[in-house]
Amino acid sequence: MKILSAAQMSWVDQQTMKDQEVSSLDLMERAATTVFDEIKQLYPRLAQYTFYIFCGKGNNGGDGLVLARLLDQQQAQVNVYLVDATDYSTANLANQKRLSAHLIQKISPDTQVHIPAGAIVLDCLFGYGLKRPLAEEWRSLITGINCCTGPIYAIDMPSGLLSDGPTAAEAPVIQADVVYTFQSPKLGLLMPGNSRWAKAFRVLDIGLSRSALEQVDTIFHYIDLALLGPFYRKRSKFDHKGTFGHCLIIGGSRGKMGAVQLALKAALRSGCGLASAYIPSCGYTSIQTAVPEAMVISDPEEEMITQFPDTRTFQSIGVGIGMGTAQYTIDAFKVFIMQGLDTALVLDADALNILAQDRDLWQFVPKGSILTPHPKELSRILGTWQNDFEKLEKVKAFAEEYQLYILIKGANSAIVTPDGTVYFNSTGNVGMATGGSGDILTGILTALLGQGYSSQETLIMGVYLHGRAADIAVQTLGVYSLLPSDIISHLPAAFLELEKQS
Ligand SMILES: NC(=O)C1=CN([C@@H]2O[C@H](COP(=O)(O)OP(=O)(O)OC[C@H]3O[C@@H](n4cnc5c(N)ncnc54)[C@H](OP(=O)(O)O)[C@@H]3O)[C@@H](O)[C@H]2O)[C@@H](O)CC1
Ligand SMILES: Nc1ncnc2c1ncn2[C@@H]1O[C@H](COP(=O)(O)OP(=O)(O)O)[C@@H](O)[C@H]1O
Ligand SMILES: [K+]
Repeated sequence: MKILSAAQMSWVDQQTMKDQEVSSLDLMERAATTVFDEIKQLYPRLAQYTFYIFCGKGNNGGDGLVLARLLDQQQAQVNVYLVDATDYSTANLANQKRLSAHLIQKISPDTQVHIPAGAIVLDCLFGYGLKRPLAEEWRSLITGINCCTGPIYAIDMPSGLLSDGPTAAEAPVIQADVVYTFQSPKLGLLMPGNSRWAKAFRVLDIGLSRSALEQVDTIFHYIDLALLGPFYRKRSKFDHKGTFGHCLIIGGSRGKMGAVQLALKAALRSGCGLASAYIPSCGYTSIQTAVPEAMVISDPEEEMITQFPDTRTFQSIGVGIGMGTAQYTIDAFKVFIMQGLDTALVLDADALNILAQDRDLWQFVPKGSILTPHPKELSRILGTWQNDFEKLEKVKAFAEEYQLYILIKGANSAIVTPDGTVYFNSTGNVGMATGGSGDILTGILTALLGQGYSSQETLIMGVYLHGRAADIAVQTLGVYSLLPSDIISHLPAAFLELEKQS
């Protein structure tokens, strides 16, 4: 799914009116009705609820006015607060007239509101039409709304949040529990720094012109199952273990052998033909016992890796998890990386930490390699950033300079390719915030790369399935109790979904 900018949304909006011969009023009715349907599902007995609907002067406000009419028709208690203006959009004005006048109260940006307990707030002050940060005068209204005790649903965007650029941390912005955004996720909803304003979002299909959506060119994409379908490879009857690659996980140190175990299991659950580990010898028995399907080669040293194996017979190599940064390990890793390998690697954890300490090493990392840093590891590589948009630019520049694929891990993990394309993940949940989740991803990615998927395909598919397995798992286990190993045991269900739709 494409992620569109405000300008692109507006263009698609105009094209839709032409292609489908509908008016802006028709589109607004359609958009607001999709939100109404969502709300009705959440609150089937609408007549028992009170809604506070805050409307601006543009089309976002217009959506709110339609919603107010639809809710009023279902006997919900509706209070509409409309910002007083002289330049309402045409569709906004038309919908003011369609609503009983007694439901509307005019307010100004600095009105102080008090929302009673139990009321539901619909924020329709500004959508993607917000062009600049909100001025200070809006603070009292926005703060009053944010103080409500009930849920806040924002229409298209939380008001005050810019769709395509950074929003200052101290800006007045609605803190939405859920954002119902139309047709395409907006960049502002995907940035981790904006999470207090957009706690969750749902993309609602409002039937905008397919051909217009296809024509829009963007570097930003949102990964869904449909994106994986075209490159997912079905297996054929005569395939054998040699077809699916031999993947090698290099990592582990005393006390951190579990990382390798998790990665191996995840690799085996992700279709690799053969899986091996290279580890310090203290882990030999535990890995052989815990993962009988895997093979183990051990370093002469007990506690840490002191030399790297000959990797020429492996189709893919994942390096760094649980590896530690003992001087012997650092030295051995440097020798390994400086030999100038010609296969793309999956580099995580301590492999990244070692590289981050010596910028001269990056030139030796094989082009097309995959880096999977969590935020701390990323800052060790790139230094600091002012906001998520700047972070993204820094990652893009780095990915291009060294021709690498970089995964910015977190909620909505972002894959950045060497040509500057960005894919945001749509799966995953907070249950994954437990040490070990990343090790599993390394296993999945190494297995997919070894099966011949390109680095880009590997990342799109691996990151999606990793999160999807966790999403399926929390349906029965919940986010508090989810263990990284539960992600592995739910990988089959995630792969089955993909198999079914391909
Ligand atoms: N795309 C679709 O498919 C569909 C989209 N739809 C809906 O339309 C919404 C977009 O509507 P929109 O373009 O009218 O913009 P909106 O967000 O209401 O705000 C614009 C107003 O805000 C003002 N303004 C801007 N910045 C400001 C600031 N800092 N401080 C103060 N004022 C500021 C600006 O005034 P100006 O600056 O131009 O004077 C203008 O008057 C979209 O989010 C969705 O909800 C659906 O109805 C149908 C299908
Ligand atoms: N709140 C969250 N929502 C979605 N995914 C998450 C969340 N927290 C963590 N994850 C995912 O879990 C993984 C954690 O990786 P990492 O921090 O490297 O873990 P570890 O090194 O402990 O195994 C990443 O893939 C990340 O995207
Ligand atoms: K809004």
